[in-house]
Amino acid sequence: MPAADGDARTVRADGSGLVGVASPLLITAARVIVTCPGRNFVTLKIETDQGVYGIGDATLNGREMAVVAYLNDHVCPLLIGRDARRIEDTWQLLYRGSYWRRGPVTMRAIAAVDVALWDIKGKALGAPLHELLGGRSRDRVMVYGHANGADIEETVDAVGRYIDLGYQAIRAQTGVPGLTNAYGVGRGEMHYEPADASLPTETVWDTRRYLTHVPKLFQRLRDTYGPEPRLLHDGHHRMTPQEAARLGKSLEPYDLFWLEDATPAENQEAFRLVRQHTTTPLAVGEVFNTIWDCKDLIQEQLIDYIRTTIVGAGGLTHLRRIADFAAVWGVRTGCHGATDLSPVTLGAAVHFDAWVPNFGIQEYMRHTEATDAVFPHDYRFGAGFLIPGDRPGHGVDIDEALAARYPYDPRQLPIARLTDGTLWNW
Ligand SMILES: O=C(O)[C@@H](O)[C@@H](O)[C@H](O)[C@H](O)CO
Ligand SMILES: [Mg+2]
Repeated sequence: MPAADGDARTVRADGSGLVGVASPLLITAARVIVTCPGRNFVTLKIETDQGVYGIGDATLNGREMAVVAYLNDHVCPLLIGRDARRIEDTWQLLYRGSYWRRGPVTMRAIAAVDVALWDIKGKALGAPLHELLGGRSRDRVMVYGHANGADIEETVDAVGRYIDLGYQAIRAQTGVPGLTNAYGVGRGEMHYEPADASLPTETVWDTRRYLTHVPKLFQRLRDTYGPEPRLLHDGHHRMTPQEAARLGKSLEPYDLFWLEDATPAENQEAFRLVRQHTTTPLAVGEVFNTIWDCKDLIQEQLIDYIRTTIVGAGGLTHLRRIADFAAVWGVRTGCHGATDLSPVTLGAAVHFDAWVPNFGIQEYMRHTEATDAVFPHDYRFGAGFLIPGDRPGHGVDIDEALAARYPYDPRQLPIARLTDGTLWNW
């Protein structure tokens, strides 16, 4: 009697054919792969008894090996023998079951498992992730790139190059006179990798100079390119609430798409002061890892965009919850997408972005060719947008043989000190 179509026994190499999986899909292996094609990435690969596998990103820039140990010693042993179809139960097991909840290491480990299981489910059902989430709300996903320069002129030129590439939204960061390496001013055109040394590079910061300089940049950008381009800026946690309010107010004439991380958001209430003084849209969240980090910011409408990510906030399972909560309060998504989030996260994010009804924008810092070779993927860039593929799952894979050629290379993020030596927010 031939197996009925869709029966688990009719599994094909890519996992398709398991439509309406009737039988368990048992996890047989969960392996952590560390690779460094120019920068470090941590990937989890989960394999099942029917040949379907999935991969998830667990990269935590500058603290990668903490997540590797958490996965290898405390998570992977729990997964063997579990039914890969039970994504929610696995998420709850890893979140509630650890007792010690939240935090960037824990939530990145959970995210890697979660995304790998969603990838398996998509492959098993022969469906791309955006179909599993509820189908496309848009055919393409608007992205923004990073334009930067050592001074205003260089930054203005860099923004022009992104416009020529078809970007409709561009983040602009510029050097500050008197400061050597201001945040966001990378070395090179398309790739900005801040984790640049095995021990933290020390930088010097002076908010007062910065506050008087940044408005001049956006004045020049509007004078040069007019009102159309969507311009963004990242304050990178460096201002006090009062300083953030001052900058937001001074940037109002230049109609920014958003001012990001204007002030550290551990104290969510700090944004009440900023919000009182400026209508410049505010974005926060790349360092958050659960809904609890942003619940007040969202329900008090203290922000306009939530930047939490699939890798940083416990995977698709939890990010969906944050996005749905944000939608209740008119807050839109603006997922973080720097180069230290691997193509696995970007691939899953493009599916999420294609579905999420309260979509805002997706950050897109291009990965290097070496990284893209290690992580073949089917998302595509075109004229300022990313387009998700339709391969089952999230559409990203890992070339393990190539990955093995790039061993881990310890790197840390810089630190910042104020001119009087005070350790500050980088
Ligand atoms: O918005 C951004 O892209 C930045 O805040 C990041 O590049 C951040 O500096 C890095 O992800 C830190 O690893
Ligand atoms: Mg940022």
